[in-house]
Amino acid sequence: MTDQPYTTPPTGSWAIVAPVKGKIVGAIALSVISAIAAIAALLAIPPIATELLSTSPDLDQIWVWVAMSAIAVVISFTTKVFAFSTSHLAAFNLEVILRTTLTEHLAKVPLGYITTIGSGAIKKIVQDDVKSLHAFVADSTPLIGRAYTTPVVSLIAMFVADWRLGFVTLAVLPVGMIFIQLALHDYAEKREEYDRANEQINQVVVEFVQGMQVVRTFDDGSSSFARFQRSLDRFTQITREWNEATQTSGRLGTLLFEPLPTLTIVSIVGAWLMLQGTLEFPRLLVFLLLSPRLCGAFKPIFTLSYFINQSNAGAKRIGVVLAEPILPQPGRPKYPQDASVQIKDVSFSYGVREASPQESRPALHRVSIDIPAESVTALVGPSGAGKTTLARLIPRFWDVSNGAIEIGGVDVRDMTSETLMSWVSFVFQDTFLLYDTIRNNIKLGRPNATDAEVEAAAQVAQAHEFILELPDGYDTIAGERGTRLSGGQRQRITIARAILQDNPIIVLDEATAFADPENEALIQQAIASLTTGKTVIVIAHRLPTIRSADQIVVLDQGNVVESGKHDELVSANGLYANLWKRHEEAQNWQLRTRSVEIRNFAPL
Ligand SMILES: Nc1ncnc2c1ncn2[C@@H]1O[C@H](COP(=O)(O)OP(=O)(O)OP(=O)(O)O)[C@@H](O)[C@H]1O
Repeated sequence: MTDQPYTTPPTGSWAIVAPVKGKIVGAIALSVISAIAAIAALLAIPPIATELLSTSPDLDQIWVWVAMSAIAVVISFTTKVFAFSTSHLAAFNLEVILRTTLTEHLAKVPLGYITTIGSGAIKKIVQDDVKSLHAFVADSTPLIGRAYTTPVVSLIAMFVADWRLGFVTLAVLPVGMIFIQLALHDYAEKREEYDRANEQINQVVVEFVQGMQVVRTFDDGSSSFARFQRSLDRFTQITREWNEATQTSGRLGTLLFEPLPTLTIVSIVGAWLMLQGTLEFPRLLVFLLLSPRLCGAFKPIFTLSYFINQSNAGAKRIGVVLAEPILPQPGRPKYPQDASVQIKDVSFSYGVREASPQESRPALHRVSIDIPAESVTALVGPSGAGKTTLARLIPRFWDVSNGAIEIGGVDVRDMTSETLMSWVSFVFQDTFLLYDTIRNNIKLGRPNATDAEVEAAAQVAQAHEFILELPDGYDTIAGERGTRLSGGQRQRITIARAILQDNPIIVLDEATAFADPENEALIQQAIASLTTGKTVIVIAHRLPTIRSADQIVVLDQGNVVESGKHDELVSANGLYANLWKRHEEAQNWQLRTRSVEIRNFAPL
């Protein structure tokens, strides 16, 4: 019963649980044995009654039946315990296999895919959906064995004992079934509506909490609270309507699956047959003992359908992630000759999946840029021009749809990820810190760096001083739940990380906004140190910082519309000149309102 990893991306609950199918089959088989043994234990009672009611009871025979019943009880109990322990073991193993497969797969898919679906969705899949499959395997598989075996074996025993009473027993259950079907007839749609309403509440709550800062600056929070209240009302209404529509038939159905109605009818008809002299008491006893079991056996089937629905939805989402193609790795990896970057006739479209009508045009169209080693290239252009997309194609967040990106004459697709990552460093706006010490966060850039090297990098990144002021210095825990660091401080830590990495090419997404002038000055100094002597590709949001860039590439709607140096572009009177004019107007306005001028700290 060793577990097998997936050979192809799984779809559906059964395919996803396939790695532990040996254990699942084992658990089902054990629970089938347990159900049969439980019925066998009860079936030993009527012969005992026969002996006891006879004129000369055979005590030895009675003890044989008692012993057989006791053995059956022990077998039933033991196999039930083993069925559950096997299914729980399968569930734990599956959880480990799924989490490992998912994280290994996520490490190989294009980074762009991860950023597109978002960390919240990934967390839900890796945590909640895997957990729902755990519950399915741990609790449902033993149920499956029992739920289907008990009715079948009980009915066989009943029909063998007396076929007339067998039909009487069966008469009640179909009526109950009809009521249950009535209650469940639009279960799928209702459930979907219910889930949607529930999801909406979650969304609004997350939005309410995450956007609290923004929301509260516009009003006292009442408008988003009203949105929360509205989704809550909708959820309550859906639940109430669903409940009202199904409660009568649902309750009647469940009532008929209670042992009492069947037991009453079986007793009345059985007593009548006995009075007619066509039924002996021990045979009636078979029905009195087994019919409650038969009724009880149907309830797990309904619980089962809930588990199956729940795990199917999770399995589907896990299957979609596992089916995402991985980033192809080169058969014969190559190594770049120098730190130049060539963007050759590159076109790129985001997949159909993410495309909305407005996004169906290519994000980049036949873009060619030659970036010599140790030069500074700035990408500018209006919002949505394709600057971030282009910068992210260099580390293969996605692969180009057409054309090629080369580093030192080698296509990035012909390099291993390790080579690529040892040539290019990225400093993005959305700085990410692990829940770990500041030291280890910086060390991510070069795991084998010494403490002295980490501190030297932090010093160059203008981060050393504030780190020393933290409660545990370099050993202070950073990250979401760790010490609160300002945006500027977090950014300087990621710059220290890149400085430690010391890669020859730096792709930099310049911050759009700074918290305060002091932080801004420190970050600019840190960036200046990071970029000295490197090939720099900067996504520029503020034009003064790139005035002295070796080349400025102006993008608009995915096309290169202009390129050159600042002065050339200003005199060309095109889009850049326009952007510059607008910047100067804003700058004049700023000069009247701010005492510190950004230009003083321009690093490039
Ligand atoms: N993950 C994504 N999925 C689908 N479309 C995307 C995705 N990211 C960006 N786009 C689209 O690609 C185009 C280029 O976007 P991109 O973010 O590269 O522009 P940008 O110039 O960096 O803009 P900004 O200055 O606002 O950051 C836009 O139309 C955008 O809507």
